[in-house]
Amino acid sequence: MNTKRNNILSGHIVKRAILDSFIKLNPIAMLKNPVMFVVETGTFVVLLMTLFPGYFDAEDSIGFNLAVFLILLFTVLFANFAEALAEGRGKAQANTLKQTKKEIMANKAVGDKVKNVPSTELRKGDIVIVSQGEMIPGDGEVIEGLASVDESAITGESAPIIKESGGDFSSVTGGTRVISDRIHVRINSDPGETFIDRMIALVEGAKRQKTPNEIALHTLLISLTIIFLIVVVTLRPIAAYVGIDLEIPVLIALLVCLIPTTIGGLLSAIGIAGMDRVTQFNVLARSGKAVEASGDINTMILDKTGTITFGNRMASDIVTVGGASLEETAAWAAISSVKDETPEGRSVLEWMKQNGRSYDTALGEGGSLVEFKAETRMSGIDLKDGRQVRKGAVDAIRKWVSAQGGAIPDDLERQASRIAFEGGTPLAVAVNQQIYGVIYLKDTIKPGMRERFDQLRAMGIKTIMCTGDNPLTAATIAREAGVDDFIAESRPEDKIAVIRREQAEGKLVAMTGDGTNDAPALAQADVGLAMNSGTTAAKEAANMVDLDSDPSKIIEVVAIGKQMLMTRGALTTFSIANDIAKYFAIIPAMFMLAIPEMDALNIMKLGSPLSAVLSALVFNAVIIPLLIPLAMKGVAYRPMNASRLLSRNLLVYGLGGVIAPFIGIKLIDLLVHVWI
Ligand SMILES: Nc1ncnc2c1ncn2[C@@H]1O[C@H](COP(=O)(O)OP(=O)(O)OP(=O)(O)O)[C@@H](O)[C@H]1O
Ligand SMILES: [K+]
Ligand SMILES: [Mg+2]
Repeated sequence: MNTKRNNILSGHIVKRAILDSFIKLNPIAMLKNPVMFVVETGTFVVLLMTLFPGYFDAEDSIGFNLAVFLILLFTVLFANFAEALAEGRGKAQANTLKQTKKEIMANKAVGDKVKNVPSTELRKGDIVIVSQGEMIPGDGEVIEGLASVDESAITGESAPIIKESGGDFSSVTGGTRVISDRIHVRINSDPGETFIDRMIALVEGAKRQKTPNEIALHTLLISLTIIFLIVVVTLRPIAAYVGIDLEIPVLIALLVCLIPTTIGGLLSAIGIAGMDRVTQFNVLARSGKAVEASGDINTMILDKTGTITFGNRMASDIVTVGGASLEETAAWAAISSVKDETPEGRSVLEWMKQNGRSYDTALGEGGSLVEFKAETRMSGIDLKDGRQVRKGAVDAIRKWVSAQGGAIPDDLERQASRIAFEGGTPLAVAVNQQIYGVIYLKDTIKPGMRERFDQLRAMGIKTIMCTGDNPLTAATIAREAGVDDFIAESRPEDKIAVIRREQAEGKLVAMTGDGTNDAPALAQADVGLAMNSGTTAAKEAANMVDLDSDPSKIIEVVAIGKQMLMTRGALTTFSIANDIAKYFAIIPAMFMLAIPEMDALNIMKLGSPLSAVLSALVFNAVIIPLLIPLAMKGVAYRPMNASRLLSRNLLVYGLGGVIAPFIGIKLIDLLVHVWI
């Protein structure tokens, strides 16, 4: 999806939203927004009274009733417009996506032949062959080969990405293009269930479900509406009892002013815009619930390599231990890496080249690879002659060597600690029972990490770095980056344990990951952000996917979630405060209409009772479109703790909400009073 979507409020979207505002008047659709449904019902009643005044004994007030009808109609239209506008961007985006979904011809492998079939005929499990220049016909996993793929159609990022079989970079997305080489892909989604399909459904908001917080707020709004409905309905007989005749349109105006129309009109726009803001960050959220949960996060689990650091850990030095020669130590380091395809492994060979060192390549090539695993924290090669060559985390190698009865060189600890103290990762190199030396892997902390963690702390979020690395390295990086806590030598299952522990304390937990072994933890976390470059398993388990595959983006996602919750809170406060203030305009006016002597109640010194009612109603209507930009953009967000935030918001939006109507209604009254 193209990130360049700044033409948000293009004329086209606005036009479409205006049209939709009328379509949304359909009362059945309106039922999902009870506050506005009440307003619409009132509008209809006043319309009847305007059209058939004789029937209602309302000939004298046709003009006034017509004005009330129009203002009420606009109140509903404005609310519809807010929602339609928020939906508009998603719809426009969905159209663009649909265009990328053109039918593609696929080379399907059938036995040892290749058949040309349209992509719509592909099913889960089919194997397709995609060559240079061709589009990948469906979502799947590379099972053979390596290719660079242009994913700009979905990520907006033009730099090609290497996709290869096995490991964490094997998943491909339909609609992206192979720009070099050739891959075999096993399709893993049926038509209509692809990534692009899901993305379209998502941005269209077709399946938008109310989030838990939204539901709670809805209940509150409905309760307030019912209470005010009862108040207003009982007001008439009570007034009649003391001889005051309250007009129905005035009572409807009162009701509409009292019920929370501002937030009722903007609520769904806030939710949609929040989702949209996440999408603009190139993050796909499975549901609004996920976005909202990210706003309530208390704990964030981050891994070190690739999230806090750049993750391109490079061999920068090799030191010897136990009196081994540098010659042989470097050679064994290289041999252990000949078949290790991880960046760490490749960097060892690169170091050899740059330092002009050679080793017995054939010896390594002849052996069989012992792949790096997060569980063993080692990698290496089993040579044909039976010797086992390993490199890996120092404690893992130490255990491995001890288990074979080997001795641990005295200077191993010192060398490893020195590297770890500097924030580097020491990898010990061993052959059978002998440890030869240590590889110094250097990694750099991403710039600005400390500021980000400071912000998170200010938001009241605890950060825990979980790393497979040793405690010393972990401590150094944790200190330099400014995370609150760290867990070293953690295996994948340890991450789940940390998440469960936090959740047991009633906390909401976020985490990022990309590997298949991250999948369980991603599923366990309340907010799991998977990298688009990651494995299918990780993406399926997570409730968000980052198209740019930037693990540190979880920080932004949480900020967006917080902003969405705050916007909703702020506008609710504003709306309710507002309604209270309207009391002072409309109640005195209502009684003054019946008993002119009650002029003393007119504390706002409004022109006339009728103009007071209309002014309050106009204010009530126009505040909705005036607040649309705020609802869509979100309130200005500064990280601070929850209670300070609450008091600040109460001050700004609560007090602001009380004062605004006094000024607004007074100004409108000055204008309206010219006519009546
Ligand atoms: N290619 C490799 N060969 C041998 N050992 C490795 C290799 N890559 C990493 N290690 C060792 O295994 C440990 C665990 O690696 P892993 O990638 O699981 O975690 P990590 O990258 O250190 O931490 P994080 O969880 O923050 O990504 C590393 O700290 C390192 O000591
Ligand atoms: K209102
Ligand atoms: Mg790692």
